[in-house]
Amino acid sequence: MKISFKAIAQSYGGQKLFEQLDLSIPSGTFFTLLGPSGCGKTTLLRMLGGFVRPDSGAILFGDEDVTHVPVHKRNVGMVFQDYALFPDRTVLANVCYGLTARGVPNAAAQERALAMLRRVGLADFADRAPAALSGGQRQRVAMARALVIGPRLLLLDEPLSALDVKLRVGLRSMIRELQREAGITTLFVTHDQEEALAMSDQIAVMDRGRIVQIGSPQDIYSRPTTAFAADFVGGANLIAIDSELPPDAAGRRRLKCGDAILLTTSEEPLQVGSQLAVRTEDVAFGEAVDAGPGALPGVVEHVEFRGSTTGYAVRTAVGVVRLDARNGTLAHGPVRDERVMLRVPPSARIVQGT
Ligand SMILES: Nc1ncnc2c1ncn2[C@@H]1O[C@H](COP(=O)(O)OP(=O)(O)OP(=O)(O)O)[C@@H](O)[C@H]1O
Repeated sequence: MKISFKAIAQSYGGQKLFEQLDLSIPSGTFFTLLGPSGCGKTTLLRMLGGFVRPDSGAILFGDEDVTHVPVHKRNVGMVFQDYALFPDRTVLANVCYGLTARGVPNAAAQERALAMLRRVGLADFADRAPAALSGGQRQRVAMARALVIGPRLLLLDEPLSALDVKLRVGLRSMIRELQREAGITTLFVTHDQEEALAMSDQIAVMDRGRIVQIGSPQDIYSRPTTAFAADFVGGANLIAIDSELPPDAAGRRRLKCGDAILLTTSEEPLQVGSQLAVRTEDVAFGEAVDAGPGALPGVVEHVEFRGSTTGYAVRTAVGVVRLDARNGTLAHGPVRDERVMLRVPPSARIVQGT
């Protein structure tokens, strides 16, 4: 089922959070709202759940306007960061709850709940209290409880944030599998870019109540359109652009950035405040004789060994440029205070200010 936000406006204490916000979530997709704390993602999720009513605008489930439909009539499954399980009921009773509340007879409810618990690998824990489960197990119960009712829409509000890193990685593939099996439209809210990239069909990057870019994880990562998206998702060097020069013989655009001339294949127009965004893993060390378009001389300011990669911060005429080099690809990496020549590849993107 397709979900639409239409011209949503919302203010808190005279402060506008959303102004004419439009957003469509295609049917069956795993759709993520990604943004820093306070950008409004939880508020949008809560509007779909029916916990927050927008000041104006409409929310549509398919063609049905649900803006004024109460929570319990929306048939939405929800999973929260803090699990929100009933502590005084067994795991099985927790999963049965939504079914019996909808009038499914006890025996049938128990059968469906057990099948769902089996699916999440917790059938043997059916008679336990939630307190006797680990955080990851509780979150699997919460998923089972949300899905067993066959909801029209699944809402996931930072469901992995309270778990440690290893558990999170395991659970995110399980959540994705369950979502695919059910074919259910899902809205996932997170501030964790790695989680968003790993799990989503589509990501909407949010900044202060606005959606700044929507696309597949690959799109958002490889072709950010704003400095905010480039930096928030994956981290990027942002280099100020002074002016554009005529293209080189290969048709690549040449940009004057301080004393350097950098190349880009990006087709974005140059505007006031445009910057060149280049991923830290795309910058490389070149030879001193490489001076010319794409080259950026500098001095190594900081070296950080990180296991599979080493991070460098290099002071250049256009500011500090960070780069991540895979260990093993450099015979011996540069050291602090060494003069180096950086290569900025033409895959660098022109991005607009915020
Ligand atoms: N009921 C409310 N009353 C007053 N202000 C609110 C209310 N709900 C949200 N806000 C404000 O709206 C803004 C967006 O909040 P929201 O919880 O949607 O952000 P978020 O992106 O989900 O952040 P977080 O990741 O911290 O939850 C914040 O500045 C918040 O203080």
